[in-house]
Amino acid sequence: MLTVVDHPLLKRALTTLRDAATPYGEFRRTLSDVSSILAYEALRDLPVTTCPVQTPLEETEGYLLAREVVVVPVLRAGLGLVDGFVRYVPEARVGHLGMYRDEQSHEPVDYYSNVPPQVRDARVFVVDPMLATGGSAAGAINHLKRRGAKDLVFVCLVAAPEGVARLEDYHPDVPIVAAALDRQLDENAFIRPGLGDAGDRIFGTT
Ligand SMILES: O=P(O)(O)OC[C@H]1O[C@H](OP(=O)(O)OP(=O)(O)O)[C@H](O)[C@@H]1O
Ligand SMILES: O=c1cc[nH]c(=O)[nH]1
Ligand SMILES: [Mg+2]
Repeated sequence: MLTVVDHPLLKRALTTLRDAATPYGEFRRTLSDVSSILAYEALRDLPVTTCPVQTPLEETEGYLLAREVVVVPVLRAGLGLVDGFVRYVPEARVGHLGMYRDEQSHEPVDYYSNVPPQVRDARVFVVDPMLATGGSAAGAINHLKRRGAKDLVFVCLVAAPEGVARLEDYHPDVPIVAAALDRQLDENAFIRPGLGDAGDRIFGTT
């Protein structure tokens, strides 16, 4: 299921990110803000347990997160969405999956994996700004399922209809949270209107 988060601050920030004139330092800072809004929404239905808490006046009921949180950015660009999750859940573990898209086939190539064993019991948030063909997201989720993950959410900034369809086809059990659903992919499998190459825009590598 796809959820497109609707918030005026998110809309404004996404406009800054789309703007080709936004320099990479501002792009990175704005993406960090956006990651907080997306994390807030994606964490919304995390289960809680009750616990006693002593206020200065009396004891009352408090809450603890009932599920461990693991965030898994798909390198490189996924790193730009980690901030918000670890800001709200400082104890979250962070796994890393390295993947780049082959320029000809547009299929993902794996080059790195370091995933904590706690993915088995945790809610796992796979984060990557761009869901284009869906190959990288589907591959990342395959990898995490092979490592025992059962409770996964995919969080992105911009999704293409083609990527949403592929992810829903391959992993119908994984909800998708996005800031925007764009029009289509172009002949280079770039998202239109999109924001260009997210990794290059975050890290200033163009
Ligand atoms: O849905 P897909 O068609 O698989 O495309 C999306 C992938 O492409 C981008 O990564 P890229 O390959 O540019 O690597 P980078 O993050 O290192 O720039 C993006 O961050 C996703 O991982
Ligand atoms: O539009 C796109 C598609 C894939 N990867 C990106 O960074 N941008
Ligand atoms: Mg890139």
